Amino acid sequence: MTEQTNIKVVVRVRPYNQREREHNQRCIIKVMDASSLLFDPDEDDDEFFFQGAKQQYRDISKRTNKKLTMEFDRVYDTDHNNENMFMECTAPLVDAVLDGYNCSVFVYGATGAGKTFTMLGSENCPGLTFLTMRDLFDKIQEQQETRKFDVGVSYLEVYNEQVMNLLTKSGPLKLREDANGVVVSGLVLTPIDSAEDLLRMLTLGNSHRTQHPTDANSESSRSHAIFQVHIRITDRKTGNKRSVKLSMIDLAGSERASSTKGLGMRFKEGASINKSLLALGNCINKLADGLKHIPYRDSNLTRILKDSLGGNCRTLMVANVSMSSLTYEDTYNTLKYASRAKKIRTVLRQNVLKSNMPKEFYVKKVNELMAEQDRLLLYNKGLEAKLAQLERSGGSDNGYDPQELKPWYSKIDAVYASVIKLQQCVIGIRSKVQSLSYRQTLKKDFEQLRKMLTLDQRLLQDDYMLFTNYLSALNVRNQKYTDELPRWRSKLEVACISLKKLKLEVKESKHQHILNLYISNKDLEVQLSKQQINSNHLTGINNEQAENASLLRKSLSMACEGLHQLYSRLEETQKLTPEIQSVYERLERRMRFTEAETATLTQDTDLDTLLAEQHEPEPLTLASSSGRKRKCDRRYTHTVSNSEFVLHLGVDSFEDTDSDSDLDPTDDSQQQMFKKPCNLNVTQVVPSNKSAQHKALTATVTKSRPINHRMMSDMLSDQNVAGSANKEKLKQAMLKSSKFTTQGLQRTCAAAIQKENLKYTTNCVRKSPRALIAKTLAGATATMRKPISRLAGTIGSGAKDAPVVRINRAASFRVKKS
Ligand SMILES: Nc1ncnc2c1ncn2[C@@H]1O[C@H](COP(=O)(O)OP(=O)(O)OP(=O)(O)O)[C@@H](O)[C@H]1O
Repeated sequence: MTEQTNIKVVVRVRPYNQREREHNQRCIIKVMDASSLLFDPDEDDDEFFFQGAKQQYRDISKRTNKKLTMEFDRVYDTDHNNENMFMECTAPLVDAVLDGYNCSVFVYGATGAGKTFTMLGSENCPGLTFLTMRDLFDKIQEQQETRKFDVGVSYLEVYNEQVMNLLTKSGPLKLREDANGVVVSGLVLTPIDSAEDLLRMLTLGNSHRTQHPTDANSESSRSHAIFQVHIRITDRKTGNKRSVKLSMIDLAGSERASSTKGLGMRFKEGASINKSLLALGNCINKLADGLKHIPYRDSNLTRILKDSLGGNCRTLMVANVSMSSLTYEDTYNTLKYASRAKKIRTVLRQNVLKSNMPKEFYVKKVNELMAEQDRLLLYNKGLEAKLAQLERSGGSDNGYDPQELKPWYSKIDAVYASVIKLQQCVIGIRSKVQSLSYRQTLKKDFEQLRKMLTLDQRLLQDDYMLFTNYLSALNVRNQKYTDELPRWRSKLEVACISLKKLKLEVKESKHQHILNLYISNKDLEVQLSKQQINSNHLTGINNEQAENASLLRKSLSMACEGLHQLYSRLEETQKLTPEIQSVYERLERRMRFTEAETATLTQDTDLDTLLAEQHEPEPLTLASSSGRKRKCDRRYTHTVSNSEFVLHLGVDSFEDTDSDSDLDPTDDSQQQMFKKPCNLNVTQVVPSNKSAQHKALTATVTKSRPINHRMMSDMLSDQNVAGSANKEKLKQAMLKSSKFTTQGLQRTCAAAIQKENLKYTTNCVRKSPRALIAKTLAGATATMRKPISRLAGTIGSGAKDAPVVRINRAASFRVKKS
């Protein structure tokens, strides 16, 4: 059972095309399981050689791979076809449409990523539109007796913000708003009676679509195509009418303008495409956040789709990507767009995993599964209680006769027992296959290392025999399970069909209310058992990994010890060659503590922030120095705690480590997080004239919160303040400032200084804090010693003989190079 959300996001990875195969490129997407992928994984084929032998580890001078694990509702690897996607993604939408929900399917991605292939397909492999429509017509036929359906279609194109009718090749059409929402002026629906009619319409419309060749695709679609089926459903019995809409939207390519090498018209085209995609993304994000105001009016695309997004509309977004590194940026952007669209996560999935995943992935999965299992158990208990209550009041209140229900219960129990058992077999077998393959991979990896190490050729051969025997035994077992799998799968399918039939019978029965509850309970049992197997599977893999890691750790530490002794001996006897020295140094470098490891700390910080956000909506009260209570909002509290963090660590905890250039400039939250000052990594002597100082001041001290944290941290650094007592005093003074604005800081510093020099009055501090600081510092007061005068330089002293030096920020900031 999945949590119901109206937006479902799936990713489809397409295989390499001719161009990609010809280039020296690598695979940047590894599909890990049915719902997650690893973007930019480590390269398997990244070779370097040691003493003529190929090593398994890659060159350390290379850029670190992102290795981002991303989760979606579903991830389709290259071996899935349109039919699979239809079954899982759009067939349920057809049912929803006939139940009265508007539904929309979007395909999103860079040019050539496979959007049109997914949506329209080819003659031999029809796309989602055709398959979905055929299913829709089949279901309409089935329901003709009870309901009447009037079906009409429209096929629109939004090109450069102009709306054209693809069926009549006319336009541009105007959009206007009336009581029913946004209406396309002059649009007449074309009635259709069959899926074949519809296919004809699609072909006609496609022939009118705006296409231009780009570098990435010779038949690139440069417009958004919106195919909509409008259905009016009339209940033959009651005469009730209802109108619904199914929209299939093939969006234009989302690539960066530079990648299409567009100039003139093409550039305008690209800009317009990006504008509307951005508007669509914003609408989807806001809907996912449950916000009230949705900016539909930002583009014609979102205006037309107003009633096909949000509300009671079910939305499916298919993000198409290529697995080739040639499309690295576009793929990354598409995945980010898709994951932002999917802020509300569904949790429950059937996972049988592929091997070679990072350990954290398994740990995370196990935790997720366990949490989900707890939730299901709780829900199950609730249902059981409800059922018991219904049964108790059965005879009297609800007219249920427990005797009549008993045979139903036995029947349901029997069918479910068989489903659960078969499910255990199928998932269990798949788990076994995966685990065995994984073990093989680990063993092979280890054997490689052993081969490199062993000197005695005979021993090596003997061991190799043992190893190959072991591998072939694993292979035999693996094959046995693989062969078994189809048989159990078909048994499970049969059991599922019986279950479906049983559910239909229950629907017809007079006890359907109570029986449906019972069935929900049983469904949960199925899910729970599935969770249990998945959880066991993941724990098994995790243990295997831990065992292997321990073996590797022990071996590596012995190897390091031996190597070190050898190196020292060679050095002493002056037999150390430059080659050996270089290899030793490379190994040392590889084993150094890396920035990637530091990044995991940053992730923890993110998590902590998230946890804090979950907890404290209410304003907190802090005691001010005068004993008065002061209300402050969460931001304030955050500021204080984080500044302390900065104080203790003396590092730039607010800096992003990696991908700032990839950040979406439209994402406010990101901007807040990562806004940083420019030109701060240089030490300069600033000219002492006032305007130049002012510039220095604006460059150094901006109003952004993180910068002020840093500023405060800098102010309190050992360079500036000697002695912990002084540091503490100044820190306390600064913390009293509710906002660390430039002026606020000047004032609080001035006040701190004044405290030590009583000849300055409060008024004097308030009126001219800068001059006061300058004067005080020029006088080199007893308590705040020389280093603090640097502070005056930073803040912009006007005093003649005050040294004017900006703090060297390079020491404490890591500024991203663009
Ligand atoms: N899953 C897939 N399997 C096999 N071939 C595919 C797949 N997806 C796409 N292709 C092929 O890749 C090429 C480009 O695909 P397609 O035209 O669908 O891209 P697109 O995203 O619609 O591009 P544009 O936005 O430029 O129209 C086509 O030749 C198509 O046949």
